[in-house]
Amino acid sequence: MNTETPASAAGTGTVLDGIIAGVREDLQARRAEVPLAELRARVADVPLALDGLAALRGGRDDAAGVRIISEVKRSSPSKGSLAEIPDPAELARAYQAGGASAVSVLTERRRFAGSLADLDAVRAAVDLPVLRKDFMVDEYQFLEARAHGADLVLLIVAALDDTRLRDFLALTHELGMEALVEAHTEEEISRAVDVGARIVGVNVRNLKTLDVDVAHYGTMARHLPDDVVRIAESGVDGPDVVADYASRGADAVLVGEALVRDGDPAAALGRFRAASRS
Ligand SMILES: O=P(O)(O)OC[C@@H](O)[C@@H](O)c1c[nH]c2ccccc12
Repeated sequence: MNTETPASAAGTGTVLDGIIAGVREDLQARRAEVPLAELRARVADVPLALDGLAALRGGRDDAAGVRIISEVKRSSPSKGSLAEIPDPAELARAYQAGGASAVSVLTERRRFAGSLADLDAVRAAVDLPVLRKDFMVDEYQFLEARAHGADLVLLIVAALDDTRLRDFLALTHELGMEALVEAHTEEEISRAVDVGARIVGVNVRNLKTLDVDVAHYGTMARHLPDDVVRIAESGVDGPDVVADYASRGADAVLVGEALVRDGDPAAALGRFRAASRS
């Protein structure tokens, strides 16, 4: 059964809008199962979030090499199926062994084959900060993230107006979490900074068209203020791209496909960080 909501159904035709339409449908189903009040009660019983900001800050000046956020991602709109990942906990442990500074977990179902069960498995497996990677468009999803032990969440500037961006950033902090605020353009970087983002990511993949250009990080890096933690996202196919991002001032690099497809992700991580050492 094709469970995907065609982008055209969202009315504006971009890939991002199509994904968000599906996210909203799936969210309503989960909300019927676990009402917001129950989720709030669960949040009260979860250990406090780990400090994701501290884990990612400083990579640009660290002789030990740039930080790596290692991602658990089975599939993507641009590439389809990437890896089965039957045991996300085992993959997360390999990431930790390889020196990852944080683990990102896709929880979006239709295009990334992710789930909250993946988040639970990774949370139980590592004592690193864990990022819930999803299309966060409703308060309920932030409570879900915390209730399932996430320390960080993703905020996609292109998916949110300034009011919601500001409100969701405040909610993230109220819950004790930190946000990776993701931009693609200079204008989106400016919006992220204006709402007070402490961690700003530049995704070299345009989520509206799926085009990927690793040179895009270098083009955008000069627009990143010195006092934010800078993340380069996507497009890593080997150590050279990690080294390039690091040379352009990234504190951390977010890597998915190259790691989930590698038979020895811990060793791959070791090569990535070695390549970035100043
Ligand atoms: O698989 P890659 O090219 O290494 O990319 C990882 C990560 O940057 C990418 O999965 C990502 C970045 N921002 C997102 C937002 C939604 C979904 C996915 C993403």
